Amino acid sequence: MTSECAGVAGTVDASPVPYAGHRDEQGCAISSETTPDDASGTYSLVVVSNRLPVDKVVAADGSESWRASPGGLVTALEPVMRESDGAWVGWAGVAGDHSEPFENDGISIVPVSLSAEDVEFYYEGFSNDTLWPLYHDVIAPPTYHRDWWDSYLIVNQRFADAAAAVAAQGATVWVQDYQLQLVPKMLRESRPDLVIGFFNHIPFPAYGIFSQLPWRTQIVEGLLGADVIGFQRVADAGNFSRAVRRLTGYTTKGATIEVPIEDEAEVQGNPLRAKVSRRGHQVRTVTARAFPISIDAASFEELAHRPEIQARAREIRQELGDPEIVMLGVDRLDYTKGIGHRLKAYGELLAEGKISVADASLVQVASPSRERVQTYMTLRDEIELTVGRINGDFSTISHTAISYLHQGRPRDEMVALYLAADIMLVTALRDGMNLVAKEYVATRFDNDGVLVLSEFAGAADELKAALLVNPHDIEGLKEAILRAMQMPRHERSRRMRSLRKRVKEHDVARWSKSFLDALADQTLAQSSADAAAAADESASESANGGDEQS
Ligand SMILES: O=P(O)(O)OC[C@H]1O[C@H](O[C@H]2O[C@H](CO)[C@@H](O)[C@H](O)[C@H]2O)[C@H](O)[C@@H](O)[C@@H]1O
Ligand SMILES: O=c1ccn([C@@H]2O[C@H](COP(=O)(O)OP(=O)(O)O)[C@@H](O)[C@H]2O)c(=O)[nH]1
Repeated sequence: MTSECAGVAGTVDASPVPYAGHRDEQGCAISSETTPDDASGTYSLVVVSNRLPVDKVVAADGSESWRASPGGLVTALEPVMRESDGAWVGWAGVAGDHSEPFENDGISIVPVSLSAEDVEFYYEGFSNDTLWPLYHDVIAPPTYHRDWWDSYLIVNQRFADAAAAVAAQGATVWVQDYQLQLVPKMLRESRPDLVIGFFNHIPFPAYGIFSQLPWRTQIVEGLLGADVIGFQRVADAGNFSRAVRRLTGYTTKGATIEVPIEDEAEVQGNPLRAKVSRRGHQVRTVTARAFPISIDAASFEELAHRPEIQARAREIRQELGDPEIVMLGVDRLDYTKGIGHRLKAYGELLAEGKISVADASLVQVASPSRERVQTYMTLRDEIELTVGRINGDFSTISHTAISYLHQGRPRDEMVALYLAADIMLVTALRDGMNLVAKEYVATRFDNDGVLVLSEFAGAADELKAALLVNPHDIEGLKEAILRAMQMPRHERSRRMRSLRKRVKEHDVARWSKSFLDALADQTLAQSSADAAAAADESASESANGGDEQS
């Protein structure tokens, strides 16, 4: 890859002002387009994520169109952004220059461009072949390449610059996910006036795993640039705090971390942030704790009530040959999702004659994901081989064992599938949250249906009325499937009511509010501590006769 000092500037500002912030391994400044003095954006809320809600699709004839982009991060953030008049900074999902800001469905979009090499090194490489497997408990082996890290640094700086260019003075910038862990520190260096949040959508691993990462200290320092760092599970926040203690020696107390302030400009940029620690150092406090993400439950329920979607659900069952029971899996085709374990359990139940294809048919939506990463190519081959074998061995002319769709399906169709499914199988080996589990529950206003849920998905912390399974235990998984098939109506209803209560009360609006409130509280607590200190000081000055002017 190129790591010359020129040519790595971002794409938002046409006349970039270089700022000597981060440096790459050759010691070249990775340019930043804003300085504390020229900060002049207009948005008071800026969300920064690798993915935008829409991907640009370039057809063979060169024509361009936009389509909804995959994954739960977008599902969760879209309703939040539609409710605010903030800006969403992110990548358009395809290599090339796509830097013109635009409006999409009521959301202001600020694209960040990635070259083909950025996509290969930063996105497919460091994000999805280093961090993704490492953070998902090394289910697949992570690959470590110094070129990928260099690219991660450069692209993170580009995202930080793009956010800094559109953020108003004192704005809140909310950075999302593992692809952008250096952005909080980069932003704080260029814009100390900003309030910075970070939310990690995937697990944060135990230190024994995280410590493999050659750049572990830089990652932790990058994250600590934020005022509030959010995780899906309490265990993730605990793992992060332990990593901070081991790698930096900073003091942590509960959810609070004291981060020394080294740069005086940071104090000048935002004097309210600084306080003096018990050891006499200037520090700012960072909060790191769990904020489990959710969905817009009401909108899923509203879709489920629509007559045309209910008709589609009935049609799906007919098309499947009206089996007694329809089971459903919906996942990006990712090795973290445990699709192979699910197929193995289902295949064995068929082979042992415990179920037949007329009793129970499985629909598996496996939406395409990260298709140029080798591990994903191998996974696809394995899954499709297994599906082919099970279908060959057990399907009949009237009933297909597994209806396999290697396609992303639109939201309406997802809801129809959820309504059509008697049993939802979520068997992730490791998953930040798994919004599909919550969507299934939100859709089932009839209080019917059984959720079989992996204890290794973040959703298991909240959805305790599901049938919780260890997907590595194939016998246990088979028993859970049989139990779900035989569960009496009153038990299904009792469990589903409890699940629905949780998801409806803890929806995505509550998630974003609790995170943004925590950010605001952090700033307020800091300013009131500062005001109290100022009041103490002035009281003691008055007691001592005050200064000449008072
Ligand atoms: O952007 P991609 O590389 O195509 O991947 C799609 C998204 O996958 C991941 O989603 C995570 O976020 C969900 C919402 O918090 C959560 O429920 C799920 O468990 C996570 O895997 C990834 O974290 C996103 O950055 C990707 O955009
Ligand atoms: O064909 C598909 C497959 C998935 N999804 C959506 O993609 C998201 C997946 O989020 P989840 O948290 O379950 O997993 P992720 O893919 O983010 O790891 C959910 O909102 C699904 O409804 C979709 O719209 N169409």
